[in-house]
Amino acid sequence: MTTFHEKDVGVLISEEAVQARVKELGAQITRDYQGKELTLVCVLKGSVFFAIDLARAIDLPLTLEFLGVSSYHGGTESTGEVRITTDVSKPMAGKHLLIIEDIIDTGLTMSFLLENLQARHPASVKICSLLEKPARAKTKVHIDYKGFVIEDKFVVGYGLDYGEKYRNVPFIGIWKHT
Ligand SMILES: O=P(O)(O)OC[C@H]1O[C@H](OP(=O)(O)OP(=O)(O)O)[C@H](O)[C@@H]1O
Ligand code: HPA
Repeated sequence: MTTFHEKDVGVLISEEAVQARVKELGAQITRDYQGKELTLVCVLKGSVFFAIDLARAIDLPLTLEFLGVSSYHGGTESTGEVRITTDVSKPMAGKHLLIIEDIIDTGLTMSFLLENLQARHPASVKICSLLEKPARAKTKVHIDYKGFVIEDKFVVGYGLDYGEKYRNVPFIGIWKHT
């Protein structure tokens, strides 16, 4: 059977490998945040698939917040200008925050987010990213929980888009046309 994305997207990391890694990260986060009130700050839109699967793999009474930022505006290159499109719904002061991202590429989005969230006086801020693409880093970001390190290719699927599409591809795929 053919799928809508077959001619555009090749498999980089299979659905099974993604799901297995998400479970490992969930177990690690469960151990590390014992006794703490954990808030997952899910960065819209790309991290939603990862964040929801990860939340289910964490055995703690966590809370979920959603923060929308955008800098790629549907293309394959960062504009370098990060904008908040939707803010979190509660004050972040005194909370243990874990920022959930699908990918850290240039690192510009995460640098912006760290600065923005730290200014709200949380108890702690850590970073969990499913993917890291170190070849394109423009600023160094320490990733506390990392799924996979990938090569310098534009990727789609499992939340990642090209032109707002392909987020619902169930694996991490390589966009064939760049
Ligand atoms: O490290 P960087 O080069 O800053 O890239 C990473 C960011 O780019 C993507 O978001 P995007 O701006 O495309 O918005 P989206 O999540 O709505 O797709 C991704 O979800 C990260 O938030
Ligand atoms: O490789 C990527 N794919 C989709 N969105 C992205 N945002 C930063 N890097 C990427």
